Amino acid sequence: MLSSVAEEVRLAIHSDISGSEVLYSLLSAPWLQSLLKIYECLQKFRRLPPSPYLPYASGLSDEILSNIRAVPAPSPEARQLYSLLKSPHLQALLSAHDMVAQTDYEPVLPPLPEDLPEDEEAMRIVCLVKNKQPLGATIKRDEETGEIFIARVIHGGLADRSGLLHPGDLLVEVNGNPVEGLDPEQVIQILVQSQGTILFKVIPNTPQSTKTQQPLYVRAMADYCPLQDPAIPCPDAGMVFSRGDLLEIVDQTDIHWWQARKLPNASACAGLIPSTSLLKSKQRETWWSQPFQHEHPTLRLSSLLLLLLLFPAGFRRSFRLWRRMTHRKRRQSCYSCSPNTSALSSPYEEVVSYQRRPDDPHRLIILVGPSGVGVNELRKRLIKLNPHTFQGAVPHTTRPARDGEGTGKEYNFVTKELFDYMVCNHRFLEYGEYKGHLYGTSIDAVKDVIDSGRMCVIDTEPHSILSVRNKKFKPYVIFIKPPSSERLRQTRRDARIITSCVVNRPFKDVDFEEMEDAARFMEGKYGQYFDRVIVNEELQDACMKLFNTIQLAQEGPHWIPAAWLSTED
Ligand SMILES: Nc1ncnc2c1ncn2[C@@H]1O[C@H](COP(=O)(O)OP(=O)(O)OP(=O)(O)O)[C@@H](O)[C@H]1O
Repeated sequence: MLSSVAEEVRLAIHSDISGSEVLYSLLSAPWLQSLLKIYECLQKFRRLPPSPYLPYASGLSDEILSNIRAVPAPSPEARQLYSLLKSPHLQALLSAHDMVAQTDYEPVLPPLPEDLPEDEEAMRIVCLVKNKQPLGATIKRDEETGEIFIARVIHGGLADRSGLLHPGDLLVEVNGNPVEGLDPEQVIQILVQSQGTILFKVIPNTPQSTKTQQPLYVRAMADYCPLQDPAIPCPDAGMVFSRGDLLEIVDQTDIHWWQARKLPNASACAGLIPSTSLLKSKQRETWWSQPFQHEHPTLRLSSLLLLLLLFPAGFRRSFRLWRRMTHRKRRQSCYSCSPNTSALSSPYEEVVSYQRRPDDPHRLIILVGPSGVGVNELRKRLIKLNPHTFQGAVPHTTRPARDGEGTGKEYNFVTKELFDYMVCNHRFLEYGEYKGHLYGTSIDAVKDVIDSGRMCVIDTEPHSILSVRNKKFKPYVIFIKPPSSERLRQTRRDARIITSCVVNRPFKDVDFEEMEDAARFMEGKYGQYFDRVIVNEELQDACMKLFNTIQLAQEGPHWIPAAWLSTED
């Protein structure tokens, strides 16, 4: 049929007719219609492989034939059926059908000899075609017997897909080389050097009850690089991950080395990652042996101190009013009420998929980013775009109200005593002092906005995220990132920055450098909490991206910590 298509197209090319006519006649041709019908049937059977209705069709046919023979004067239909069923072609077809239905096509093996010794072990010969891909299995030596076993089979790898090698199988030969007495490294050498087909002789492990493990979904809260880990059993089988990556843990059989895949590419071959307890102990070792490096993989403590002390514009100056203070002064008076972020807390956080229902409260939207990157500008624009939907949390202050200001609008004006009381009762997300007055964003102010049915959009220092990272607020954190150095300088050519000394001056090179350093530091230290990163290059674009991201945060499915959906408090 396909050759006749080619023929028709060839004829059409040489004749003087328009392309649409050719296409029309081609599409309405009866043979094409039949071809499509066949295709659809095949597709249907691909989805639902047919199963035999009856495994003995020949027997049924014989029964019908003898019944018809027994009838003294059969009807014309019965006579026609008789001749159909009697035809050799149909009988051969029914017999073939029965053989397939009874799966009676395997060679019948002779029975095992009765005098087989009891300790005889079955040997399995496994042939794998390597094709430059890793084998997807690791081996280990039994220290007592010196025997070499398959230690683990990597999910989705070559050995796993073959279904022929299993953990615990005893290796006898590889490509005709007996492995008895060899070191695992020597066996690996044989495997590495073998290309194409590899022949294994193994004594299969006694089948154990294979309990299918439910996959566990986690967010990595730390970075891991197998090539820098001398303890990993097979560096090539290791999986590199960074804080914030979503992982599907598919195998936890080994207490030290788990198998995981990185989402969203869950069809890929799994890789080895350290278990929670192993990674924790690795972190503890690093913590003690390299005290100045644990905070951030690329920033040493000395450079971090430099960053904090020398770069006043590096961290957020929010809450907008006390941004004019020097950074050093602010650091003495700015407090976050977040729980302690221990670098040794769990390296994996279990997550579950969550889809907000229309009557659930909105998720809290948190914007973070280095000072001057445009967090406040974007937040203001967003609220202006739709003030009925988006709202900030009204801050508290001990400053007296000015003419025209009313409590609950620009600020919640409170006494120093009340402010201190709220501080003692951990009611603030963050707070600070500016020109002798205290300012703070309270957790209740955030809750008020959410309870009113609007979307609360706040900006904070990244360490404050932890104080609202709970099931009540289910925060969605957006990191506003500066673009490349070149684009940063181009886009901010006419922009003004507010510093401690000067209100509204043009950006300088040092402002950009501080912003970039602070952005790197924030991503390195808090990246695991960021749900989305938006690069603020063109303001209008960034604003639209922010708008769309927030819509998606409220409506789309997302991975959130499992604890946020648990019924326990
Ligand atoms: N994409 C952009 N292109 C040009 N100018 C921008 C862009 N984003 C922000 N700006 C300008 O940069 C300046 C600083 O922005 P903004 O006040 O929002 O910084 P911020 O991140 O809130 O920092 P801080 O907390 O220190 O105030 C503002 O004048 C703002 O209009």
